[in-house]
Amino acid sequence: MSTTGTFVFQQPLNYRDGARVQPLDGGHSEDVYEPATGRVISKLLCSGEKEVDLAVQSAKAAFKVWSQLSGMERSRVLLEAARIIREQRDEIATLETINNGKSIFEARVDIDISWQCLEYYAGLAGSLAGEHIQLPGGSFGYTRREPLGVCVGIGAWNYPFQIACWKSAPALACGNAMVFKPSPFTPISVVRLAEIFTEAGVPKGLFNVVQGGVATGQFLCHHPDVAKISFTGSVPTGVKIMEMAAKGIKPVTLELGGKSPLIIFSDSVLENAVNGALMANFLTQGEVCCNGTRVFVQREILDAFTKEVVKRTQKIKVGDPLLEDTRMGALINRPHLDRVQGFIKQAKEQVGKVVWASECGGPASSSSSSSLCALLLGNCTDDMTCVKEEIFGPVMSILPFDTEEEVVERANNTKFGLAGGVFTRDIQKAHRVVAALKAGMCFINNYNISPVELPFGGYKSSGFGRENGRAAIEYYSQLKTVCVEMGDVESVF
Ligand SMILES: NC(=O)C1=CN([C@@H]2O[C@H](COP(=O)(O)OP(=O)(O)OC[C@H]3O[C@@H](n4cnc5c(N)ncnc54)[C@H](O)[C@@H]3O)[C@@H](O)[C@H]2O)C=CC1
Ligand SMILES: C[N+](C)(C)CCCC(=O)O
Repeated sequence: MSTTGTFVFQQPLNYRDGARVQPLDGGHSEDVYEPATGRVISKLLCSGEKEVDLAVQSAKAAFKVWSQLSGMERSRVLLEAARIIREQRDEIATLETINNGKSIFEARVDIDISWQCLEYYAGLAGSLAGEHIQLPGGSFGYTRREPLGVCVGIGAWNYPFQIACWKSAPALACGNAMVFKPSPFTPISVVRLAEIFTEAGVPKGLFNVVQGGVATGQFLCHHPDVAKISFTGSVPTGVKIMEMAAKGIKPVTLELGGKSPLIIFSDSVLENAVNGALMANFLTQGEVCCNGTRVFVQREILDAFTKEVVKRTQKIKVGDPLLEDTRMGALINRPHLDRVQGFIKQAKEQVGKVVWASECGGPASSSSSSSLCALLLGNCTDDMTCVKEEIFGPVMSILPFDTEEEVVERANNTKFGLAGGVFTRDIQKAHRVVAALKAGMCFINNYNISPVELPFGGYKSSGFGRENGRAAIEYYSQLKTVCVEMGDVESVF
């Protein structure tokens, strides 16, 4: 059995032209941590402008080859990559757990979703097509669905490998190349994905990885040979990405934060609703953008729901994320833990009553584990900070409500619009309520499952563009219209 505290990664973390490389310039180094122990497991060398340019040029060369292949040819390579990921599932999940802090149980699920995403887009690649349109006199037009070129992917730290797959799978299926920059907190697993793509047979340079933080991201976004930027991260960074993209007229996909509502009506199957609320709040220690952190519970079942959710939360096993029975590991790092604890402190002052909180975990010392137990806040009101701001930690706010009309209005009263959920046995009410929710990803009688066949993305400040499903194809391709004249040219001059 593996435990934390034993791994170090010494290989270079950039990937270019089919190999791991040290960056040519930049060179500013940052420590990479194992969240569960606070140990330094690697050194990250941030890429400078020259390295970013080399990565983009190498991707551009690979794009020339890859974009000429048929969809079926690309499909075969992507299927092989999916197969290798499936084969190496446990090893990749272990890397993810060590570098992110989430439980190994969950990391394996993330890796499964990752290879499923590649399989799904491999399946679509062969059927990407334009249309034929008849015009007068035997003339006609047709459309070609063409790739964009070199796409940039910039990722957050909560689902490092999965985010890279959600971006690269549709990008590559459409015939693009990609340069990916993971979060500097979680640089490890994405390099493995780059190696797998090479092993599967993509042209060298088709998927390159540059490591670094803000400056490296900016070099990527400003690069004139980059055709598109797909970003997952916070709202303030999303704004900056859009500004940079605007300068180069580059399309963007923005997957940003959220503060999603989960509405539990009194006619729900209570056990399902409780399970749904746990799924909506405590995956990856609560560091999930689409979490349903505002749990609205109809007053008739408030006590029964609260009692049950407390009981279940108390049983969550928090600890060493590499142990098989652990279900909640460590938050990403000490500053983030401090931030989450700041929200909790403020919430305790504002709410007056914490329904249940354990003081277990917590940082043993400043350099060690960032574990925190799940926390439930009852008696919450809409004006509290913990109800308005994204905490990105294991904190569920419970808000009583009385009527459908009232709850829909309160649920929508937020700048975010990533997700939402409804639990009820009344099918008309379920569909009526999700239709009224201003959110891109809605769940009825479940929460936070991730079928890759379904488009995922936000409304309002949670961003735009979609990942997964057929919809993502629109965001990684462009339409060329060809108008064909079969007769003589009549000029108006
Ligand atoms: N909607 C979605 O799918 C998801 C959204 N998120 C959101 O992400 C946030 C947490 O992730 P963080 O990594 O802390 O977000 P962040 O916005 O700080 O960083 C995200 C990425 O952007 C890069 N970056 C930062 N500043 C940049 C700049 N000026 N130019 C170019 N790149 C830059 C970072 O190095 C990192 O790779 C939360 O708000 C969460 O809600 C996280 C996961 C999924
Ligand atoms: C996989 N899922 C649905 C739990 C979260 C995906 C969005 C994210 O990256 O936070």
